[in-house]
Amino acid sequence: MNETGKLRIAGLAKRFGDVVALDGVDLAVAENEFVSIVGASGCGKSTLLSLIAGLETPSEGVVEVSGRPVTGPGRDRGVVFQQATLMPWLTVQRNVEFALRGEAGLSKADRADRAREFLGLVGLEGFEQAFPAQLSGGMQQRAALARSLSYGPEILLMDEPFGALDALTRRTMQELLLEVWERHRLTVLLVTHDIDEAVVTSDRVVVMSPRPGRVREILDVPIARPRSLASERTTEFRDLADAILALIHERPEPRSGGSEVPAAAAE
Ligand SMILES: Nc1ncnc2c1ncn2[C@@H]1O[C@H](COP(=O)(O)OP(=O)(O)OP(=O)(O)O)[C@@H](O)[C@H]1O
Repeated sequence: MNETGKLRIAGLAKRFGDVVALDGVDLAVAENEFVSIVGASGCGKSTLLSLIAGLETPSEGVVEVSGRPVTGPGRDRGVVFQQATLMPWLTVQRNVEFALRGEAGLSKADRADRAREFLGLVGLEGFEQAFPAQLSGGMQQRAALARSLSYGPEILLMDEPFGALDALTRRTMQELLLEVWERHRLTVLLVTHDIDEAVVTSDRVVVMSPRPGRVREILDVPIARPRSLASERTTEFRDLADAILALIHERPEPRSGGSEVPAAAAE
């Protein structure tokens, strides 16, 4: 695996009828890199993640994971959405075990052990036998994260994973994500509206321009790791977050023959 080889996106476009959601997106993500995607509402962030997850098909271009073209969903990619999408009729433990059913060479007992291990990692020990409805939103997201990590995906795709949580729980989950990443070092792509969340977690932040969605700029986050939410109080952090915010709200340069809508027109 070369340095830029975990995920490669080239010339990616996605149209929904007349709506050009993405146009000419190029992006390379290295193994164990944490990359966030930010941009105005409707700029195509979720569409980009869905294309990588294989839930949507590109109109043009390619998505490759470890050199293999993405043709549909697969266990090499774990996905965490804003809503936890746990099966309500199964306990938390069974939800994780269910996701492990396709793992070759894992006995029932192995699946149970693996589920307990990952539920422990996200701080859910003691809640294995709870049903999703008995858990808070934050705990449900912990379970969803455990489920996605349990089968060892090569890339973790997260679409506003903490967007539905209250501010305090959101902060706790950001700390958890930082800790998990420090311990497991996997490749993560995080879509978020929260600039501070993007900066504190990421090695690079991709700023997208509004419709049609394109990569406007990619910024390095030169803040030392391991990080904690306390990193957000530094001047270096605040300056970078301010620069990203300015980029999101700045009107993009029109391309010749382009049809950009001003950022303010995005809802
Ligand atoms: N299935 C679909 N059918 C038609 N249009 C779609 C579909 N999915 C997305 N779009 C359109 O594509 C554009 C990009 O949508 P997308 O949800 O990817 O943006 P986003 O940046 O994730 O937005 P938000 O930040 O509000 O979640 C929008 O104009 C949206 O209306």
